[in-house]
Amino acid sequence: MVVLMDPSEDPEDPLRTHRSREKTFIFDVVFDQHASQEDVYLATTQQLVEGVVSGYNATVFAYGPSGAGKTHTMLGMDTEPGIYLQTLSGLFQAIEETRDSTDCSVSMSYLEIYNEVIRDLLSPSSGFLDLREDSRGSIQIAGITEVSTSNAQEIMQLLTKGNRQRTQEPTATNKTSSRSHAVLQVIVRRRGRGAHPAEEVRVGRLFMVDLAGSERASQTQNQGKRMKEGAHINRSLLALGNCINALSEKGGSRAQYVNFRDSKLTRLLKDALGGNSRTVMIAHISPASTHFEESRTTLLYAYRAKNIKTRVKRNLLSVSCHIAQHTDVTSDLRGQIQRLKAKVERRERERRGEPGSRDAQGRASTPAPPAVALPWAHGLLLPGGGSLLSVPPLKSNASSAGIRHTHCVGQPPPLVLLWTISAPK
Ligand SMILES: Nc1ncnc2c1ncn2[C@@H]1O[C@H](COP(=O)(O)OP(=O)(O)OP(=O)(O)O)[C@@H](O)[C@H]1O
Repeated sequence: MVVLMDPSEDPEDPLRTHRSREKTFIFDVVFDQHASQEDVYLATTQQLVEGVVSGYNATVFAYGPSGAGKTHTMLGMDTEPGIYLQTLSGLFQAIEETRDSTDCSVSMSYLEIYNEVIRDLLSPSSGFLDLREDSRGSIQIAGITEVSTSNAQEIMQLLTKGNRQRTQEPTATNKTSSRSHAVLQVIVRRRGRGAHPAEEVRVGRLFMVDLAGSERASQTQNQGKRMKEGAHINRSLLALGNCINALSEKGGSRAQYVNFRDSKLTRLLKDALGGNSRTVMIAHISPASTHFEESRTTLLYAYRAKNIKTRVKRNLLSVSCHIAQHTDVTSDLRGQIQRLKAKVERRERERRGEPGSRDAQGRASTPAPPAVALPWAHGLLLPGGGSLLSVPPLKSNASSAGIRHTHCVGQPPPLVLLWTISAPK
């Protein structure tokens, strides 16, 4: 339980006793100033790990005003690592426990949304990236770098590298303020061992999001570029808040349309907020009285987010459909080989001068020649395989002419062959 007391309230004032702005909020867990990073991990994200390895989507995001401790919770410090490292360690440990029966591969990507554009933090030179919806309605980031990894330390090294590219600037409220939303995506693909064609791959996606902090321009004293960044940050967080409001009313009497398309952040978090994902929201507030308004709005959004229901389902990618495609291709190729073999055989027979030879289906491929051939055109097959063909001048409808049959007249075969071509009518 969190009790938010209004610092401007005077308990002695009898006129305001019934107009108190004091508010009580109840959450699944609340951490005070004594909670360690491990306490936060164990009570929040640890429960998501098992699901991701089993093919479910999960999201954990840090929300709250600037300077309230979001980056501290997610990234932490070397001595006190945050959610990222602890979750990744838990994930690789869970994968290790399934090693005997399954094969797992893990890949990651890291991006930031800065001023409403998406940048790949692992490959900043690749420009701005686009969000696309795939055939199953889940959001994909087109062209993002996906790096395969085999342990948590490797991901952390990539994260540190990516964080150097992340937009961070000092503001009046936080000297290392994150000016962008950072999204770490980890994908776990797990496949059972064995060559059964109906085998399935389980694909679990884990998003870990460190949001930029909501801010009041007056408090941050931002101007120029910082102010523009602040406006973009607030706009996307407002869109997030609107989605949370609309989703929390869903199914209720005040149900509203949920506009995910209002910002890149809400489009990216669409599944996390109202779709196929198990989601944990870690809201941050400052105990400072000067932060009363921010704390109030943060607690309100977090409280409403509790009402949101997501519908999780395991992501199964059927390998059998790929195998079916391969089987089709293989049988096509087999048929083609058969036809080519028959053709080669036929040619061989023809070369040896075996008239009336039959193809693989038993059809007569070279009908027996007439007793007396009346050649209209003739050619000479050379020993090297080439041929010389002499054709009398053709009439205009010569295209209807075609090779009818071939027969050997010379001695010794197969050096000389006479080609008989029907004359154009
Ligand atoms: N629980 C905590 N224990 C110790 N230090 C903390 C804690 N929470 C935050 N801090 C410190 O407070 C400062 C601000 O925190 P942090 O940068 O995490 O805030 P933030 O919410 O990410 O801010 P912004 O939105 O501006 O990026 C940092 O120096 C951080 O180390």
